[in-house]
Amino acid sequence: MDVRYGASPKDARHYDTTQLRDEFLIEQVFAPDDVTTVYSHIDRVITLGAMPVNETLSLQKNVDPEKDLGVTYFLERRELGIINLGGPGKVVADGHLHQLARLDALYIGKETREVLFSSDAPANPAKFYMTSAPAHTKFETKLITLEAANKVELGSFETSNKRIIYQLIHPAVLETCQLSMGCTILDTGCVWNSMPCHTHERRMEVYLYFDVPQDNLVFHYMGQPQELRSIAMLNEQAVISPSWSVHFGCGTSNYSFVWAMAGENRTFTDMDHIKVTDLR
Ligand SMILES: O=C[C@H](O)[C@@H](O)CC(=O)C(=O)O
Ligand SMILES: [Zn+2]
Repeated sequence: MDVRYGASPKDARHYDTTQLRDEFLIEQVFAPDDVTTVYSHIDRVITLGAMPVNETLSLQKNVDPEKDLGVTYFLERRELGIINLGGPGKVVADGHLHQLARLDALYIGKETREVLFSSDAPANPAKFYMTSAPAHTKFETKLITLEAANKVELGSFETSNKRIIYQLIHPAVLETCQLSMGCTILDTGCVWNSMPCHTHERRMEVYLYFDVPQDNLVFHYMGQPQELRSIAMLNEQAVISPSWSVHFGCGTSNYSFVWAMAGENRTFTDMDHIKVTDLR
């Protein structure tokens, strides 16, 4: 398992490009018939990607629960959020079948022993992007379709940041312990995400950029507001944002991203907003 440790902002400001990428970037989330797993010590959030093509894959494919998590199965003391970024697919949680179209989400509660993934058609494989956080209690497993998401429209064409935020795993939609998850879709010609930007010392966040057209990229900005660094990101790459870091980006085209948060609270609007002209 790929393990990332917490980083102090006092150290991170000295990182060169390679070290910045090694600490925070997840270069490959989806691999055919495999499950990628990255364990971050920041709020102990695990980021996973499952891409079943011809096989049925298990959440635990590359995890040894006893050695890696000190438990007997993955979700013994954890909850899981899933968003499907690929073709139609199935998630079977303790024998219950959930059908996920593209951009549908599934929340799986603590104490679910077995989670299996498969695609409806190998030619158009599902891509299950997932985040898991430690959980203290068991909440109901629930499918949230894109239509059922809480929708928030933000930004404008004038500032190149017109976008819709689909809050899928969010307090307005269902109960979870720590997890929030959703996706944000930028309008055609709009390139700035999460702008004006913010931090939230109370929560960490992971962004995964998707629908970045070929030969394009997103410059993801991180760091303390007066110590900005950028990471050049390709389609379907993810980046870990510590609580002290801003997280926003500018693409060479419009694109979408999944955001996932865990930490002290689930209050989406609990943000420390930063004046754009104060950034350095
Ligand atoms: O804390 C909230 C997260 O950073 C994102 O949900 C922000 C976002 O999707 C956006 O403004 O476009
Ligand atoms: Zn945020």
